[in-house]
Amino acid sequence: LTKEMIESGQWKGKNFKPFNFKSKGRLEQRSGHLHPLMQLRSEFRQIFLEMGFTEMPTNNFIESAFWNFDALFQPQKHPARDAQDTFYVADPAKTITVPEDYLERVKKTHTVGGYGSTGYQSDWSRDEANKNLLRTHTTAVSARMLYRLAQEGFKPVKYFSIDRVFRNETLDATHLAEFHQLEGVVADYNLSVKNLMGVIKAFFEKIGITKLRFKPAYNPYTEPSMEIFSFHEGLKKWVEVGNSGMFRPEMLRPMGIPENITVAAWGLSLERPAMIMYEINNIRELVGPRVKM
Ligand SMILES: COC[C@@H]1[C@H](c2ccc(C#Cc3ccccc3)cc2)[C@@H]2CN(C(=O)Nc3ccc(OC4CC4)cc3)C[C@@H](O)[C@@H](O)CN12
Repeated sequence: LTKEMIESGQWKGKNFKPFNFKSKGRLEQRSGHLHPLMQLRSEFRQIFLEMGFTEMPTNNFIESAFWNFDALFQPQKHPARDAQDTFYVADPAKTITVPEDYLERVKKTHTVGGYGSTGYQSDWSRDEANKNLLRTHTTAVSARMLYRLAQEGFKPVKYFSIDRVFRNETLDATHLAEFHQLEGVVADYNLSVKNLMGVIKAFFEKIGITKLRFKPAYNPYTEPSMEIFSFHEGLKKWVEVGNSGMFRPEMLRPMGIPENITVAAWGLSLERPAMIMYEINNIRELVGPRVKM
């Protein structure tokens, strides 16, 4: 049966067999599917939601050095702030607005300290804090959210973020210049390290990781800080599965977070677990122009 037969009326003299509505289409209908990383991201998002965490708004890849570093009490001379570790943005180069009174408290905490801290006893430059960059961690978003929480009237919260972060690192088989960071933040009255370890244990249990060990570590914005390790039965070795700590008073107090409030936080990536779960050795198999499906 053709268009011409229908238009000319020739179809009238022909015999047609009944249309078989049950016949399969000619081509196997391949349905779409999520990229493995996006699949894992939604699984982790579900875990955080089940644990009562609220997702933070991470829809700003470009961040101010103020929120990415200074608000976190990360010193202006810290190597992580150098251009070989951080992507600075040329245009727009400068942050437009930061709450002036808060900026002054941050400047004071960096220079002479306060809240029991001696600070860094070094100069602090507003120009340095006003630089725009590609965020190096979603902890910058945690800082924004904790500041807003303090300003709007503190109440206990559980926040999480899962999104892209950017580091000007040397590329190799397991490192690209960007990765996805997951971060969990719990702010409540008098939380301690035991609560931090407990929530981390509960989180990792949901992805089948049970044997955890915590190793003292250092982050400029948390004290104490701990690296998190788990014994991987498949790989028969201890694998670092994340980092964690209690946000320092030098970060929280200038925001206006009350004295008796402490904030526990931890972070991990999406790519590392994805590579282990999908047994991928080169990260380019996971992301990049030729993704094997
Ligand atoms: C530049 O690299 C940073 C990234 C990334 C990372 C590290 C730290 C944080 C953080 C944090 C933090 C600390 C304190 C307060 C707030 C946030 C976030 C991501 C992973 C963190 N890591 C990491 O994801 N490892 C990991 C996680 C899960 C996992 O699942 C199992 C198989 C099923 C396996 C491995 C640890 C290492 O891979 C590390 O070498 C690489 N890290």
